[in-house]
Amino acid sequence: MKVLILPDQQAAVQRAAEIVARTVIAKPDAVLGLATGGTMLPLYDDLARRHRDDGLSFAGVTTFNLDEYIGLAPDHPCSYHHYMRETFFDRVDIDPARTHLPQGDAPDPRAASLEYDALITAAGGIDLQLLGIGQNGHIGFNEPTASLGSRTRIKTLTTDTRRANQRYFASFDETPRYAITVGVATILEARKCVLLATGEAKAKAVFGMVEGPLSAVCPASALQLHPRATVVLDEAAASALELTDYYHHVHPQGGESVFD
Ligand SMILES: O=P(O)(O)OC[C@H]1O[C@](O)(CO)[C@@H](O)[C@@H]1O
Repeated sequence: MKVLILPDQQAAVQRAAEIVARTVIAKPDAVLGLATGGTMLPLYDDLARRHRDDGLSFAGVTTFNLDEYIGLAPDHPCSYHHYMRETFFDRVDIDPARTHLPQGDAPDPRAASLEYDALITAAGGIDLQLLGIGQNGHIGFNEPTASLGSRTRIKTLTTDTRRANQRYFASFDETPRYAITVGVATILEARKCVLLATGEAKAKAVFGMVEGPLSAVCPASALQLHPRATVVLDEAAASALELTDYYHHVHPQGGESVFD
């Protein structure tokens, strides 16, 4: 696991966006695994800006999002379908037919989950998987105790996650209880993973992911098994890490430490 510590949120977001941009430039028909959540908002802003100002094209790219709330139709304003259109898809030249998210309002969400997993495989697998991390260590909606061998399926959201996401809904009661999420094993099959975490609220989860034991209690720790996982942090998200000498520090004055 390569851990990059950037001086602040903006620098961390920029570095993660650079990794996505480089992947798309090197492979214009790349398959990207995409994430949602507050952390990703400035990253999609950055990518949309690179499209507008630098001509970064997503025309040949295929995308698969990690998750969607069960019960929300794609046009629901709190759905991740809506989030992705607003924050990214409608701002770049991506072909909507090549964008995929789990169908939250599928009549049979179990069957829809299996089909979604198979669709990722049929597309040739994910070249670059973008990830955020929940305060409880979840990736996608793989909540603590999620099997590290799991495939795309229905997960019950923890009260903590529902509280954290309540801000997007009218009330806690209206915050969905279930989601379809890509599984941990499906995530680990991506050829490369980039996890972005910013802010002090993520520090404990980041510690569990990077320095904690490999455990389903912190699903993000599964990235320890991935041969090409990069974790991009700002100083605040990195603040609980103890083995600081082992990481790749990017200093505000310029220059980087040699460890990575
Ligand atoms: O960036 P946030 O809003 O803290 O969310 C953290 C993670 O939780 C999720 O919302 C659940 O999938 C992810 O999309 C996100 O990466």
